[in-house]
Amino acid sequence: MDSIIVKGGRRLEGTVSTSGSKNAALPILFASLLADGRHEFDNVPYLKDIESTEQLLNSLGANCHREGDKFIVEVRSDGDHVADYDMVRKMRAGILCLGPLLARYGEARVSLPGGCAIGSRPIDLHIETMRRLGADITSDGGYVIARAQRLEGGRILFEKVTVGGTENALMAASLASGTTVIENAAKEPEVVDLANCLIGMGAKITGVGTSVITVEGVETLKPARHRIIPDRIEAGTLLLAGAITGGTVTVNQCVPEHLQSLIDKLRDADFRIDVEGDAITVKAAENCRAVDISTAPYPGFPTDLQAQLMALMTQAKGTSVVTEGIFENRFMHVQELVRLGADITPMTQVAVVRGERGGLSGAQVMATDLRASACLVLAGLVAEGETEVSRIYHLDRGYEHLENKLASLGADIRRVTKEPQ
Ligand SMILES: CC(=O)N[C@H]1[C@@H](OP(=O)(O)OP(=O)(O)OC[C@H]2O[C@@H](n3ccc(=O)[nH]c3=O)[C@H](O)[C@@H]2O)O[C@H](CO)[C@@H](O)[C@@H]1O
Ligand SMILES: C=C(OP(=O)(O)O)C(=O)O
Repeated sequence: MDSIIVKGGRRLEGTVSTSGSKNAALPILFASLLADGRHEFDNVPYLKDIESTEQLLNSLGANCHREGDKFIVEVRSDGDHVADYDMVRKMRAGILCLGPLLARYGEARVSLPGGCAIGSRPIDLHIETMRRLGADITSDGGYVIARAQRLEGGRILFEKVTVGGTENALMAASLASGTTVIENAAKEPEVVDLANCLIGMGAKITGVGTSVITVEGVETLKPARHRIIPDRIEAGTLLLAGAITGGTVTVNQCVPEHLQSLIDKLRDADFRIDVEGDAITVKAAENCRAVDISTAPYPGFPTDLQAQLMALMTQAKGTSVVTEGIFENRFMHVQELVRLGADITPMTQVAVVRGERGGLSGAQVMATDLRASACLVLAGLVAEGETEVSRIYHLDRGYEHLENKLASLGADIRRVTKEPQ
């Protein structure tokens, strides 16, 4: 099992590029199930979650492979419609095949994904969506079974904003008969990227990026040719890595507009942020000021950057209140930050961080989920001495060798593989 060992104390300096977005690539790869033929995607990141998606798509009868920079998905008309437990348990986003399989084959049997470290993560809104589109839904042996001769357009009003729910709705409604109106839809850039990919495949979608999306169903779609947007969460993590070390770091090949809430917070914390084209530069603050954050659906502050911003706040002057507004259990990193010497009081969905520059010292810590892993690596960059972050497989789900990108900016960081005992 791999760990990351980081020695704190080096200022990061330089320029680093952003990879393709995990959370855009996952639904887009599943959308390929909506049309037979050869789909071509660019900027698909090299991640564990992408490998898991590849395995799931292959198990459904598709053929995924890379040809140079391109990610190819070949879809056959006689594909399977059963998404196995062993495939879905590795990656919660596996539920995103429900809409495409049902719309395409009239039947989907998808394993229930179960909870995960950051919360229970129910899929009731995905299921309700398919019902609203006319599907008959049952469950059996840990699987959700959905059937419909042909889905029919309808009105879907989400009681809470759901990224995956909106994505499943978009994919299913694209091949339904008639018009679907999705209200209280998610506005995340990854939802917009999926919709743009579907539009390129021939779907009729309007209102993308607003909270009301309208989909006119079509009979068939054609294979996709699409470039995945840059990963705003990876870009934000790299900016926060620069910020926490008091260095000057430019993150390029990103979309600055997607990171406005983070840029605003960093400016409030007294960092200088310059934006030029597709690049954002963070420059050392004399003193990092404590800021409060509250995570919310886009364009609010992303929950996927909460843990990394908390690492920065351990170095700030003053007290910061961090409120997690999306998931009920996304403070697993707090106890590990405390092991490094941070002064944090966690309460239900609120954590109070009393920052102090240089207050951390290296220790062995354990990653519990993807962004918690990134948070601990960032904390290790400023902790005195050596920090070992174990269970780094969580990190590999969503970052393309983060340690290499940080090392290219001057971090003293390496990956070690330990034999299981
Ligand atoms: C692969 C992917 O894109 N993952 C992202 C996606 O996850 P995901 O799509 O799973 O997150 P959602 O937006 O659906 O979840 C938002 C909230 O709705 C709840 N909910 C969701 C579905 C449902 O059927 N019932 C229900 O109650 C969730 O438990 C959560 O409290 O958006 C999250 C919120 O921005 C991000 O943190 C994840 O990185
Ligand atoms: C929570 C995340 O992903 P997933 O929804 O795939 O678990 C994430 O990317 O931070």
